[in-house]
Amino acid sequence: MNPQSTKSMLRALPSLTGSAPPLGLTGLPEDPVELFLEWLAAAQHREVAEPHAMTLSTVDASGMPDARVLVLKDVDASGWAFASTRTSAKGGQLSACPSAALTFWWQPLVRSVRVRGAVIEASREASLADLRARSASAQNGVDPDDWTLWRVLPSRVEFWQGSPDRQHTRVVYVRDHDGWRIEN
Ligand SMILES: Cc1cc2nc3c(=O)[nH]c(=O)nc-3n(C[C@H](O)[C@H](O)[C@H](O)COP(=O)(O)O)c2cc1C
Repeated sequence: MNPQSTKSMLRALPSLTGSAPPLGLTGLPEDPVELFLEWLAAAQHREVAEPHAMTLSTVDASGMPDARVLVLKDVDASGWAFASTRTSAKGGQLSACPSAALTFWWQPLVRSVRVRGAVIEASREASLADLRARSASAQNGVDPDDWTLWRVLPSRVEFWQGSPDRQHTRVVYVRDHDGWRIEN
């Protein structure tokens, strides 16, 4: 395929073809965790495949970004949790620069969520509990001392819902000293 036909092919591909649920901008929850759980439930209800898959973006010590797909392990007041090995590339990047961004894309609902914040390592007990909860084959060959659960403590959470007329809706939660502030 020559570059021109690739460009034409890409331009002809439809985007934002899902069907967005109604989204009221009044009465939004004060806490983004609550809205995230509502959107996750809606994605499950619409049978989005693997709605807990997310892109984890990190930067290395020189500021070079990196990103990969992980599964979300938990979400609550203590943050968005994910797990991997400390000796992985992401583990090295998180130890050099303990901040990250998470991106979810739920195509059938035309919804995306972005989470940014500092990253903290969970307790050794919590990391081990996560490892033990994995299937036997997923535990196989993993050094328990290497397996690590991290949490993103969000400072900004963006909820984005696309619209065919390009009048997209964006709800942004920003954390300041008084708690969460919503920007539309
Ligand atoms: C759907 C999906 C889920 C994944 N979940 C995880 C996960 O929870 N933890 C993990 O370490 N890698 C997971 N991976 C593999 C990562 O994408 C990545 O290849 C691996 O962690 C190495 O990344 P790194 O070299 O940047 O550290 C998953 C991959 C896919 C496609």
